[in-house]
Amino acid sequence: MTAERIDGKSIAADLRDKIAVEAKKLIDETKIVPGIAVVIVGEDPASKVYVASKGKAAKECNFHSVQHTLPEDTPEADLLVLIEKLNTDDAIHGILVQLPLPNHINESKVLNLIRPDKDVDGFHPINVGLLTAGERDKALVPCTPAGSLILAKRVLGNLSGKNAVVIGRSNIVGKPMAALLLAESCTVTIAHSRTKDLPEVVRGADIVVAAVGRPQMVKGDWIKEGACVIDVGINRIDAPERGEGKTRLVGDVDYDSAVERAGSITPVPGGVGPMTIALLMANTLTAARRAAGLSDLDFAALLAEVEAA
Ligand SMILES: NC(=O)C1=CN([C@@H]2O[C@H](COP(=O)(O)OP(=O)(O)OC[C@H]3O[C@@H](n4cnc5c(N)ncnc54)[C@H](OP(=O)(O)O)[C@@H]3O)[C@@H](O)[C@H]2O)C=CC1
Ligand SMILES: Nc1nc(=O)c2c([nH]1)NC[C@@H]1CN(c3ccc(C(=O)N[C@@H](CCC(=O)O)C(=O)O)cc3)C=[N+]21
Repeated sequence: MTAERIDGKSIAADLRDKIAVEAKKLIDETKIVPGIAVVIVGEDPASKVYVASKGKAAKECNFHSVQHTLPEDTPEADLLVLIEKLNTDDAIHGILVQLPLPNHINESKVLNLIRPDKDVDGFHPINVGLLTAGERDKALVPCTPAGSLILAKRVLGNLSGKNAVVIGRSNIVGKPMAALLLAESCTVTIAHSRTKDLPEVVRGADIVVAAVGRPQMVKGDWIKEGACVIDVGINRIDAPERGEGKTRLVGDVDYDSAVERAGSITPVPGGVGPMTIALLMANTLTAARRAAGLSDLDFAALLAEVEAA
């Protein structure tokens, strides 16, 4: 079997178009312009790329967007002061602090200070709690898992009763991904670095979500025939075949072997990554609408309209 390639890049573009239209409506009707603040501490080159694409997407979506770039040696207290300021800034509905933070800054102290209703990353304990307590409708849900779920549902439809294996248990990806799949009534296994015989665990999966950070670790012969493979990994590796000193991006899945077994698979780049950015915009619009006392939009339904058109 050769897998269907799930085109996250194009689905994310459709979603951004829908968000831009909805943002325009909100602006016309309420004068509220969705506003996002992205905070980055230090000069990590990969982080700078992501932050730039977030700014670009925000513009495309008609949002107000600000970026705060702080030096690597910024004292923790200064960062906390900035967050307090953004918390009370009425023009800002979403706050994202790019991770990882430098070692001298206590990450949870920073994330826990972000007002839960502006926490568009969904990392605050209130949002984590709502998601795991089965109240995802009231939460802001982490962008990468939310985007991954949209991709899986687009190819599989109803996920009820499917065996899902999530590889990775981080707070950013693995754990919220597992919570979302559980809420869809999947039978969920969370694998990690201590898991015994990972290939055998993965062989039982109808849905595999790889969020490990190890280039091309998941091999084709681990994949059950016809499974849906969502590759969250973003790894930059050397690509001498492209010329001296060149690099390229690969996922946590060995695409070339997995594509021969899977039913559907996300590529890297062009899979989950662009969905993460689109869902960040979706969360910001949701936060702005809630601030205006409006109901949440169903972004999956908005996307289905594109598909039907
Ligand atoms: N596409 C996107 O939008 C995003 C992509 N990413 C990418 O996703 C990947 C994961 O990110 P993140 O969750 O932040 O990473 P973390 O490093 O926080 O977590 C990695 C997880 O993988 C597990 N792991 C490590 N080695 C193995 C192994 N050999 N076998 C099984 N499990 C293993 C770890 O287990 P243990 O807990 O036991 O240590 C850990 O739970 C990275 O490539 C990252 O770049 C991340 C965020 C967004
Ligand atoms: N607070 C916080 N929230 C995050 O969501 C967050 C974070 N910190 N820190 C880093 C990770 C990583 N991440 C990505 C987002 C988009 C792409 C993306 O768009 N990737 C493109 C390729 C980009 C390129 O060419 O480098 C793609 O996969 O097609 C990748 C990775 C968000 N993260």
